Amino acid sequence: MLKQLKEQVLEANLALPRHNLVTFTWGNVSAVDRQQGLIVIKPSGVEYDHMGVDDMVVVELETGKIVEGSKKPSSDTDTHRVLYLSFPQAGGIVHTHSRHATIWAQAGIDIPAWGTTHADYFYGNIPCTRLMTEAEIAGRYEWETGEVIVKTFAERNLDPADIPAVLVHSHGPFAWGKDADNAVHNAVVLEEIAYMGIFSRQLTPQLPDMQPQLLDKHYLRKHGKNAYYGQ
Ligand SMILES: O=C(CO)[C@@H](O)[C@H](O)COP(=O)(O)O
Repeated sequence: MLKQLKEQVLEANLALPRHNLVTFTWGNVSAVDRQQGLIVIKPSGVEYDHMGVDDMVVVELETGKIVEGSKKPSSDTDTHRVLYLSFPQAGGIVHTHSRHATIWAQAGIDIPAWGTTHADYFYGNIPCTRLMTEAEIAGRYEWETGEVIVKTFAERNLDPADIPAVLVHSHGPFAWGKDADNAVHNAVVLEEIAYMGIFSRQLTPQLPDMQPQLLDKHYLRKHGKNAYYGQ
C-alpha cells in the first residue's frame, strides 16, 4: 500500500516539470494514507531528474515525525499536514511557484471565475489569502501558512471540495484533489486560468465575472455539489 502511494507521489512530482509548473525544485506533491495516518511527500531540494521512489519521505500526519526515508521532507510539509487535517476529502496536495498563478499571489488578488475553463474545475474565485502577520511569519511559518489558508476558506465560507486551490499572498499556489495525480491536474488548470486571466483582464480591464448560471451549469454538471472528491 505505502509502496504504491510512494510510486503515485513520485509520478505526480515528475509531472510538475513535464507540465512546466516548476523551475529548479520549486514545487512539491504529497499524498495521504488516512488509515495509517501517514503522508508521503517529495524530498526537499532534490532535482526531479534524480528523484526515485526510495527518495520519497514518509511522515506521520499528526506529528510530522519522519517514519521512513533518508532525506529531509519538503520544506512545505507542515503546510500539507495542516491542509490534510483540515480538509478531510483531500487525498493529494500540490504546491508550486508556477509563474502565472504566482503573479496573482504576489499581487494579492483572487482569480475571478471568468470562463468555463475555470468553471469546470472551481466553483467560484480562486481565493488569495491575506498577508501573514509578523507573528505568523516568525512562528512555525509553514504550519501558519496552512492555518491562514484554512482561515481564508472558513472566513469566506468557501468549500475546499468545490474550490480545490488557493493563492498564498506573496508566496504562491496550493492545489489539492482526491489523489496526487488529481491534485496535479488541478494545479495545471489553475496555472492555465491564471495565464489566461492576466491577458483577459488586459483586454478588458473592467472584465465582469461570468454569469452565475453559466458557472453553475458547468461546475454542477461536472461535479454536482460537493461531488468533487467522489469521482
Ligand atoms: O515555497 C517554497 C520556497 O519558498 C518551496 O516550495 C520550495 O520552492 C520547494 O521546497 P522543497 O519542496 O524542495 O523543500
